[in-house]
Amino acid sequence: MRRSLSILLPVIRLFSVERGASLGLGAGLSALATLAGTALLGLSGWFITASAFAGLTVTSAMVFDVFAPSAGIRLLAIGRTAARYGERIVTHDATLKVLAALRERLFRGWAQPAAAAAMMRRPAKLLFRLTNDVDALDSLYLRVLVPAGVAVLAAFAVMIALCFIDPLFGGLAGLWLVAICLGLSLAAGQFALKPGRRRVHAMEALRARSIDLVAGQTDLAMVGRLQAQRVAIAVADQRLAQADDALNRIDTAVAAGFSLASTLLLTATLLTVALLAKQGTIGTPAAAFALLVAFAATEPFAAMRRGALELGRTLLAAKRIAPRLAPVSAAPGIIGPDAEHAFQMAGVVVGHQGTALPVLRDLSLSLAVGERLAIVGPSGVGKSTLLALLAGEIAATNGTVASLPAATLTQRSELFQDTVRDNLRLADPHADDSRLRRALATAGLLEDIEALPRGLSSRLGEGGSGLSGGQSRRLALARLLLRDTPLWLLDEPTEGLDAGTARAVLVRLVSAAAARSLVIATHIRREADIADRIVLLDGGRIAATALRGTPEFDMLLDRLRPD
Ligand SMILES: Nc1ncnc2c1ncn2[C@@H]1O[C@H](COP(=O)(O)OP(=O)(O)OP(=O)(O)O)[C@@H](O)[C@H]1O
Repeated sequence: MRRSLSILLPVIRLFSVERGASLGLGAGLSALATLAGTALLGLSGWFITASAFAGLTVTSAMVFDVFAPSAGIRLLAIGRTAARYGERIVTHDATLKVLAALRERLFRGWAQPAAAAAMMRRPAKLLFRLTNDVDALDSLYLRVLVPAGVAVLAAFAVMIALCFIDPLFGGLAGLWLVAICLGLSLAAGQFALKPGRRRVHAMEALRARSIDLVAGQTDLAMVGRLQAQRVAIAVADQRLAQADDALNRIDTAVAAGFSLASTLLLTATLLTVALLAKQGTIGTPAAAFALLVAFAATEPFAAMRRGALELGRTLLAAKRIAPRLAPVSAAPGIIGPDAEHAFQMAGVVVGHQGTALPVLRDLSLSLAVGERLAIVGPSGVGKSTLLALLAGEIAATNGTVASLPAATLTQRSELFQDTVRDNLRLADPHADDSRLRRALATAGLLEDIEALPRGLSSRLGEGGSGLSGGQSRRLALARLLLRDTPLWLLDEPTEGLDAGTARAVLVRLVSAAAARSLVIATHIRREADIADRIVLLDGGRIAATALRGTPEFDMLLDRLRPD
């Protein structure tokens, strides 16, 4: 119990910081609606019985005040409806806003160097955090905290109401409600923890495996794993069904428990009020009032049932999300360089997870504003790693990095299942079609796109399928051209293009870059040839540097792959 609370505490804290007032108001309205409902039932019972008795003789009918109780009934009915309506609006609005704030915090956490890259290695996990886990947290407030608070308050109110009939009976009824009904809910939560967690794991496995089957059909068929994948899906599905079965059993048992608790309370109330009425301590209308109040008393506790059953899912979600709730420090991994430089790095050591040795070791390098730098070196030496470091995608384990904001063209042309226009607009959501066309023309792709029947509105398939490798590359390059950052990082920008197209693209790229600083990681001579300086990496360090116009520059160019 204490462990569960400590897991939930950071989430509850976030709820109260983000929307504490609205959530408190929502809980208050919910309590008002429940109390008004119970009071309405009690007062109606009293009124119907009292007016029936009053009608037995003309004298009593004449003196019986029908107006005050019927006005009370109307007030309670309208109050209950208004409170319920207000509660729905306030609580749902506040919950959705809290969840939105939570998603924003998660995004900020993942935007930290290395964190995003680590999550992208397991995209299904990322998806579940953002969807299932965040959604699961709405039950914490709507189905656990509010119903529990309201139920305890309602038990207290019922106790006071019944105390007017008989103090001892009222006290016992209040105790019974809290002990049995709260106890039942807590027991349900405890029993449902394990199956609830198992259900989440089974659901995630089922989704991830189904997506793998659909998205990786060809690969699975090629390696003869289609049948195995189908079996894996069936296993996950079976686990899900088992967890559902366990949860349904608990649900049925708790529903039966509530029903029994309610019936016992009602029976005890009936016997007590019958005895009191016989003794003449209370009248029949008061007896009807007590009976109906007792009848409504367990209802607020029944609302906790769903929250209790979902507790396992909620706790798991809170546990997985809580570490990301700490406010992200405003200082990013990369700070600004001095006014003359586009980037400055000193004594940098960078490694990747799972690699024994660092890729870059004690590397010091800087780039003047407006300078074009080519990074060359054998495959796997760390050229892309250097670009990722400058882009802030990974963090250095040692040393300092200071860089201007940069846009990167990575080796993978990251395109999405969307129109050409929207793929481009990722770089600048406000760019109009003429700006997009200019970028496409610079990247040498405008003619190809205009030849498509729907032009910029043509839809690409998953991962940008529908374009050739060279076209995808140029579309990714056009997108980079739309990024108005002072530093462009290009990883083999014309790889996969024929020599003629590549040269033309490079000429236009240099002119579009204007005064921007460029870093080009490359194996190809034509790409390094647009640089002012070439740096050769080897063994994680700089092995040679050459300025344009020197024989060393030409020697380094000669070592590269010709067009
Ligand atoms: N995400 C990663 N996780 C683990 N290791 C990685 C990762 N990315 C790169 N590496 C490793 O780091 C080293 C440097 O890789 P990097 O991609 O930076 O080299 P590169 O010089 O750009 O190579 P290429 O010329 O083939 O593109 C390689 O040994 C590579 O296997």
